[in-house]
This record gives sequence, C-alpha cells and structure tokens, in this order.
Amino acid sequence: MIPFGTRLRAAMDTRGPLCVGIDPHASLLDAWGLADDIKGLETFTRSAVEALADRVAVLKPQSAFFERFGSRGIAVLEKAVEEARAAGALVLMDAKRGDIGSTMGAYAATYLDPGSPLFSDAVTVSPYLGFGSLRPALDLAAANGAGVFVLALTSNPEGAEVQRATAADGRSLAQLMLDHMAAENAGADPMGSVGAVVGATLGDAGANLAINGPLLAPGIGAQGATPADLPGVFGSAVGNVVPSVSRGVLRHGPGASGLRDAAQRFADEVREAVSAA
Ligand SMILES: O=c1ccn([C@@H]2O[C@H](COP(=O)(O)O)[C@@H](O)[C@H]2O)c(=O)[nH]1
Repeated sequence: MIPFGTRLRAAMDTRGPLCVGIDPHASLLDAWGLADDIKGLETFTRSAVEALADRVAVLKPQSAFFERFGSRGIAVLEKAVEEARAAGALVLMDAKRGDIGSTMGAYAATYLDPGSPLFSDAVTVSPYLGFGSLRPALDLAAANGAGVFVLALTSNPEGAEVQRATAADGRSLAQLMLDHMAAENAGADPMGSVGAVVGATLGDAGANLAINGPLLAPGIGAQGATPADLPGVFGSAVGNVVPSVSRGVLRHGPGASGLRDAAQRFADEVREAVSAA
C-alpha cells in the first residue's frame, strides 16, 4: 500500500500542488443559475468534479455544504468522492472532525476505512481535544494508505486566541500540535501522511513548520490571500505547501472552461511564487 504522503508528493509533482475546494454555497448555486436544493447541489458538484478532477492534485469537498441537505446531500458527496478519485484527483474531505478517542474511532471509520462509502484519501481533523484523541484516525489512516490534516494555525482571525495561546511548557498550542505532527512523520520519505492546516492569510506563520509532511494552505482567493503570500507565510517549508482555493475558482463556473482557466491561473501564480522563493 502506497502511503498518502508518497501519493500526494507524486500528484504535486505531476499536476502541481493546487487543491480546489468544492464548497456549494447557496450564493454560488444562485450565481450558477441553480436552485438551492438537492438537484442544484447535484448539478453544481458534478460540474465541478467533471471540470477539475482530471487535472488538479487535490479536490477538497467541504462536508458542511452537503450535510445541510441531510441524507440526500451525503449521497451527492459520496458520488463526488468516488468520481473524483476515479478521475485521478486525491480527495481531501474537509470535515474537521474531533472528539474523545472512542468517538473519534467512528469518525475515522467514516472517512478512512476503505469499506465506507465516504472513504477519502485524507480528512481534516481538529486536535483541540488533545492530539492523543486523534490516535484512532492516525492509526486507521496509516493502515489504509490515507492521510490526516490536523488544524494548526487556521486562516480565520479568530483562531489565534486558541492556537497562539501558550501551553504549559511555553510553546504555543499550535507549535505543540505541529511538533506532534513532526513526530508522526519522522523518517518518512519523501514526506509523511500527517499534514498541517496553516492559513495562507497569516502573513508570517511564526511557527516551526518543518513537520516533514504536507501543509494545506486555505485562505487564497475569497479570504484575501494570494499565491504571492506563500513564501512569506511558509518560508523554507514552502515546497510542502498545498495551496487551497474554493470560491476563488468556483465563482468562475458553471462552465468547465471558466473553472479550468481559473484553476490554471492560480496554479501558474503558485508556481511563479514558489519558484521565485
Ligand atoms: O483554516 C482553515 C481551514 C479550512 N478552511 C476551509 O477551506 C475553505 C476555504 O474556502 P474559500 O472559499 O477559498 O475561502 C472552506 O471550506 C473552509 O471551511 C479555511 O478556510 N480555513
């Protein structure tokens, strides 16, 4: 079984590192001329997957926008995961799960067990019930060649009050989590399967990001960050960054060419910014 970190590095090398988020906001459905109902969700999602899954390294469905439609929304999500993976994209399920370990086991089974209809290449998780609470997800991911992206320094301004707070040993909470991730990834080559979420909006991460794993960087586009910000935020770790854009690409739909061109523009800007760093 090929580990997620190895598969992601290969995808980044061949397709470029861009991740495009599938976030079916009600406002985007409207802008695409679709109703804010299950049929609109289905058409939106299918169009985005068909336009992008054969070219971007990672597609990141935002689970919340599917969950709001109940079981029928989840069915759309299941189909999107299957079709995106079949077309060659890695699927990162943005679900930000986190709970006590025994419940975390059920979340892990949902996204990281190949027998589950929502099995994805990776899932986002929150470590703020303690990094150890993530153990069921870390172990199941490793057993199945999947990955886990752990929130470290999120792109929203409110995150700092928790993530920059000082832990008992003087490190920031975010640094404590990043150090746990580095320990999980120790010795992995070309990189480990435990990634960190670090917002592209931060200006300067102000943390040691050398986790030997991927760094998911949301916040590009609608939240105001640009690819040119990446070297400043990530410094010498910029080669491990997976920049993520959702609305910044999706607002160029519904046509496939609009979505593809927008994704290509971001990919080109990322390449220029990273190669100049
Ligand atoms: O720190 C984080 C973690 C996750 N996200 C998610 O990424 C997308 C961003 O969407 P845009 O339209 O590109 O702003 C969204 O699904 C967030 O939940 C994040 O923004 N920041």
